Amino acid sequence: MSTVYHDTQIENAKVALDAVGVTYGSKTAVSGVSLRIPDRSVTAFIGPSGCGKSTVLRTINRMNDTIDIARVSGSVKIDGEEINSKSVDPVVLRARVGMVFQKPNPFPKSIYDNIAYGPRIHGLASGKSELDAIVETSLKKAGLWNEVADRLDQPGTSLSGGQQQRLVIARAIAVSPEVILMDEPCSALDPIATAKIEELIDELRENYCIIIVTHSMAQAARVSQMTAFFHLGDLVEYGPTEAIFTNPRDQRTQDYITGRFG
Ligand SMILES: Nc1ncnc2c1ncn2[C@@H]1O[C@H](COP(=O)(O)OP(=O)(O)OP(=O)(O)O)[C@@H](O)[C@H]1O
Repeated sequence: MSTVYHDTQIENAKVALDAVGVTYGSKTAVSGVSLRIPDRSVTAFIGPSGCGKSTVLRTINRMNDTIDIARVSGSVKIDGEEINSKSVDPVVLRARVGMVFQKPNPFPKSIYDNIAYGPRIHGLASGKSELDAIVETSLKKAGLWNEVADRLDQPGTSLSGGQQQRLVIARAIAVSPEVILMDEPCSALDPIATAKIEELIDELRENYCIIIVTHSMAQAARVSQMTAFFHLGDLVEYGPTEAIFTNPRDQRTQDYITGRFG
């Protein structure tokens, strides 16, 4: 089924998907997904449960490689470079394309080491003071520094759920990503922690390309500039968030945003 695009010129897309399909064993989860995702903005993936939002998100940092039965076809480019090519190291790719999951997943390490881990393995700091600076900057960018500056040696798991999610975002930031993928990052959080993460997403978009999967249409409307609506493994409609929510062109989008299904 062809996608309805609003009249949007996206020049120099940060992320470009062309005819992307994913199967799990003999089951096709998504097919024919083509999308141009702009830099320095938030793009929301919305749609009913099981429509393939997370599957498409995972094609952008090759997380489907970690699922034995998953097969990805089509092309995914970041800055024009094919990420599925054999010459791309998925570990390096996943530093460029960070990911935040539904449940905060700090490492069983101190707050400091949660952030320092990535820069250490990628050799991004030449000494202790440089590493300290990366840890501080990353925590500041994630809006967590003031809350943890005096307890960096305590376990990451000792923080509240919302703080843990900001810790995980700081961990992603610490390796200087270009793209940050967020798979329902607020679904385990209370409204206050959710509001903080949404504020943070709004700040981060100045510097990163952010793609967020969300079940909450209100959240998509609040945080994103572009929205892609998926249904039964198809990308149905893609365009500026305001246009998708006020003037959807496909009946399925209209039905979903007015709460008729999903
Ligand atoms: N690891 C997997 N193994 C087998 N099938 C999978 C796997 N992950 C997803 N699927 C299937 O692929 C389809 C799309 O799933 P996906 O999780 O991408 O949808 P979603 O829109 O993100 O759903 P939700 O909103 O419920 O998280 C579903 O039918 C799902 O059952």
